[in-house]
Amino acid sequence: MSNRTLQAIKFNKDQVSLDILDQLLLPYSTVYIPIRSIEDAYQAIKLMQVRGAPAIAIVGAFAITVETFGYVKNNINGRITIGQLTDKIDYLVTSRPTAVNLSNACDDIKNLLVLQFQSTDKVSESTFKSILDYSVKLYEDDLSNNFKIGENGLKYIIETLTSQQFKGPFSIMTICNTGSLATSGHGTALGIIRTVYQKLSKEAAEADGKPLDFWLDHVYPCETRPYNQGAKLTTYELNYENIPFTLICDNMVSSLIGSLNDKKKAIKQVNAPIKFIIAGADRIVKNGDSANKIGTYQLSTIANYFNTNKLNEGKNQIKFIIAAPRTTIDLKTETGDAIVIEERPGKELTSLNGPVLASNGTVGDKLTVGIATPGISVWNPAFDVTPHELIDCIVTEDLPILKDQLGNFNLG
Ligand SMILES: CSC[C@@H](O)[C@@H](O)C(=O)COP(=O)(O)O
Repeated sequence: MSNRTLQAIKFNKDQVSLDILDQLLLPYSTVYIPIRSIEDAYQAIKLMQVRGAPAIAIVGAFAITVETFGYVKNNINGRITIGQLTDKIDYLVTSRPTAVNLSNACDDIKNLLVLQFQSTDKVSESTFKSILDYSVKLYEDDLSNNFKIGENGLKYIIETLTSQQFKGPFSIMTICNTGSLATSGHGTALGIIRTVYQKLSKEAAEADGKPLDFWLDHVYPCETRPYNQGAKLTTYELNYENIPFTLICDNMVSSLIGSLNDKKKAIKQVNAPIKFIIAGADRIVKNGDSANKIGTYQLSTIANYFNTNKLNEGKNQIKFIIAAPRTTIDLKTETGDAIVIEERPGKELTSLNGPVLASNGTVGDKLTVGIATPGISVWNPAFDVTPHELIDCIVTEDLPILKDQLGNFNLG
């Protein structure tokens, strides 16, 4: 595996060029593909060569920048109207409907176009410059906000474990991929895991020379069927960062939590109970209901079941955390019922895609393998909505947000 990298998006400001890491080929091959237009971005987002709510918004914004630059460079800007560019932006938003980040970014850019429209109805060089500045800021803000999310998540975890008087090693479970590959870098849910591991692990304690009351021992990424972002991308990131982890299938969650809670049944000689399940979000609406990768709702119900059920005997409470930047918050939508859930082609469920792997580790041609009866009925929603009642904390760049005494999140 050569040229390993966690940089999903490469934007060259001087040349105004955009390349994205083709995430369909990870973790086996590291290949960047150029995005030269809004149409290229539409296709790459729809095919999921780039995915993750913040990353698709950033790629969308940079693609609009690149396309507008093309008009200026080829001297056709004066012939392209603001209305034509707006139509292309509206088309881009339809590539994937659930994540609000892309439509938020496109709305912001359209607002810049409305301002331009007051002086001319044609795309101008200053149109390009204002879109460029916006997109670069979107990227840079996302990166710095991810680090703040990491710190805020760490704070919440320390406060929670301290108030529970918890001692010893603990584990965190996560789903999908919410790391550097899904963002401008560091990540949201996986960003918290990174920050926690950097500051609250045995290794960190040894480097610091200070003993810890509790420490992150292990991470359990769920495979995340049907697209396997957990198996392919999150393991790639955890491996890259040397964070100890064990991959599990989505249907092993309850069994794993139960086994780790039962001190007699250590998993691989480690007995570090799951204390936190941390997921990202594609859209968090006003009441806190959160859309995220299909399977997230299931994790939240399992966490809550273990918390309220005798199985846990009141010990090892599992907090369910949603981590996301404020660009993922949609205050215009009141409840999760109104969130449009993208449905993906059934073939993503009925077949597996990947390269042929030789026993010596050589990566061969891509292959599609059928794993279901041909021609059957398939339901393949890409996301589900976790009701706010099942979420303990929403970690943003501003604060870890907790529910008030009435059980409501105040996200405004
Ligand atoms: C920081 S990424 C947050 C979410 O976008 C992530 O959890 C997720 O659900 C991604 O889904 P995907 O279908 O891979 O785009």
